[in-house]
Amino acid sequence: MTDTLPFSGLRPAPSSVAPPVPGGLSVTVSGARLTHGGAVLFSDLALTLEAGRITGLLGPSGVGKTTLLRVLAGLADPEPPTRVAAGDGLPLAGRIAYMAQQDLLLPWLSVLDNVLLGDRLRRKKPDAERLERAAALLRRVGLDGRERDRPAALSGGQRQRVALARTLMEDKPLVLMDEPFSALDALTRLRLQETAAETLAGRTVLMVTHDPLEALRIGDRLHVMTGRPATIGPPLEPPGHAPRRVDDPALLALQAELLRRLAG
Ligand SMILES: Nc1ncnc2c1ncn2[C@@H]1O[C@H](COP(=O)(O)OP(=O)(O)OP(=O)(O)O)[C@@H](O)[C@H]1O
Repeated sequence: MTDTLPFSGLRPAPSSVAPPVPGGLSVTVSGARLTHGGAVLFSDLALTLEAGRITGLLGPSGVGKTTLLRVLAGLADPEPPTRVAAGDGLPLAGRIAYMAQQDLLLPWLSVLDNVLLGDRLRRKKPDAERLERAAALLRRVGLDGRERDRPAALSGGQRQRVALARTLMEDKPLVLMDEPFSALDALTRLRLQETAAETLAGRTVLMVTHDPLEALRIGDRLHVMTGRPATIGPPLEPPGHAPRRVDDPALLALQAELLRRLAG
């Protein structure tokens, strides 16, 4: 397909991108413990997601990043004394949008209906405003004109973009994303990072990624998870606001630091 997405990664960050809004939802995981077949994946693990900020989580393959994301989403079975708590003291159920590593698109639904899947699951017929929002999100991820296609007619990267649009459509205060841009070519990846940073501004986000530069472009606080049982290191906070320039020298220096931390 021809991509018409704007890309400003080599120009100053657009002024329309507001700094993260305080007052969102903070979330804390503490005392997290999980074992698989007797092997302790992590024990007494703690992570705080600051309100209205994008937290990036990096770490070697198999260290337990997805498992921790699933603990936050309420999809895993951690052991005591694991605690996941929202800053406002209310349950997290119903307030989470989760974008898994697999796109999980329903093959019998059109692209547009996949983006609107949350409404369908809530047995809510989307009104004109929801339909327009879904169409607008598909435009933003570069898939206008593909609304009526079935997922089977899309490439892996296009399917991942539909999954991203569906996640953004959910409009939840806590957004959990597991390698959301992994299937994309380099330029589309940079464009979609900008779309995500702009659309997610003010939300509390945990994004798992293997790409240090991606984490630095759109993350506000970056943690590295290493070891078995896994531990999570102190946050690294890149300066400025997302989406940051790819050629920012400060980012390149921090990239080296992240790689050092990943190497243990
Ligand atoms: N349901 C399961 N049963 C047994 N072991 C599991 C299960 N799910 C995950 N694991 C194991 O737990 C470990 C952590 O898996 P996880 O998917 O959380 O890692 P990850 O850091 O997200 O890896 P990647 O970067 O490759 O996605 C791996 O060794 C994996 O094999």
